[in-house]
Parts: sequence; C-alpha cells; structure tokens
Amino acid sequence: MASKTFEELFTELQQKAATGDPSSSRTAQLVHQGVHAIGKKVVEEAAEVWMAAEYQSDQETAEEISQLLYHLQVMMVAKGLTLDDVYAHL
Ligand SMILES: N=c1c2ncn([C@@H]3O[C@H](COP(=O)(O)OP(=O)(O)OP(=O)(O)O)[C@@H](O)[C@H]3O)c2ncn1[C@@H]1O[C@H](COP(=O)(O)O)[C@@H](O)[C@H]1O
Repeated sequence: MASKTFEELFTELQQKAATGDPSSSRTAQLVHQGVHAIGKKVVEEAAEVWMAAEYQSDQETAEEISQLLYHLQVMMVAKGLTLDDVYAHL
C-alpha cells in the first residue's frame, strides 16, 4: 500500500520548497543548494536504479526508483515546473 501518491508528494514538496526550513527539510535544503546540486543527485540516483536493477532485489530496486522520482520532483520544483508541464510530454 502506497503511503502517498506521486501527485501528493509533489504538492508536499512545493510547500516544503516555499516554506520549509533547510535545517529540517531535505527538500528545502536541496532547493536552496540549487539546480547543480540537485542534478548531481538525479544522476547518482539514476545510477543506483541501474545497479539495483541488475544486481539487487526487486524491493531494493523499487526503493532506488522512489529516490530517483523524489529527486526528479525536487528538480521540477526548483525549476518552477508543474506536473502538467511534464505530463504534456507523456
Ligand atoms: N521521498 C523522499 C525522499 N527520497 C529520498 N530522499 C532523500 O534522499 C536521500 C537518499 O539519497 P542517498 O542514498 O544518496 O542518501 P545520502 O547519502 O544521505 O545523501 P547525500 O546527503 O549524500 O546527498 C535520503 O537520505 C533523503 O535525504 C527523500 N527525502 C524526502 N522524501 C519525502 O519528501 C517529503 C518532504 O521531506 P523533507 O523535505 O525532508 O521534509 C517527505 O514526504 C519525505 O518522505
């Protein structure tokens, strides 16, 4: 059972970016650091998804995918993009 949907997480991250405290919110911290730092995390998490898919369990792969999706959403928030901006290309 999912604890939250993709859309619910995005709404939460928009709020964290706007009002969150970087000392307690990972999202606020990353948005404060900027696109360069977020981009490095996106690439790191993408590589971890690849390695998990090849060499680790399905559960570990799912966890890595969740971390990649989180960092992609943080990038969207940092750039001021909405879910509709991305869905328009699906
Ligand atoms: N879903 C996530 C999520 N997924 C991954 N992460 C972050 O990504 C990290 C995983 O990356 P790594 O394995 O590289 O961890 P790390 O080595 O400690 O990372 P670095 O500090 O080295 O960059 C985790 O430790 C978290 O900091 C997340 N941080 C937050 N969320 C959710 O985002 C929402 C807002 O969170 P806050 O902004 O922290 O309040 C909440 O619902 C959280 O559950």
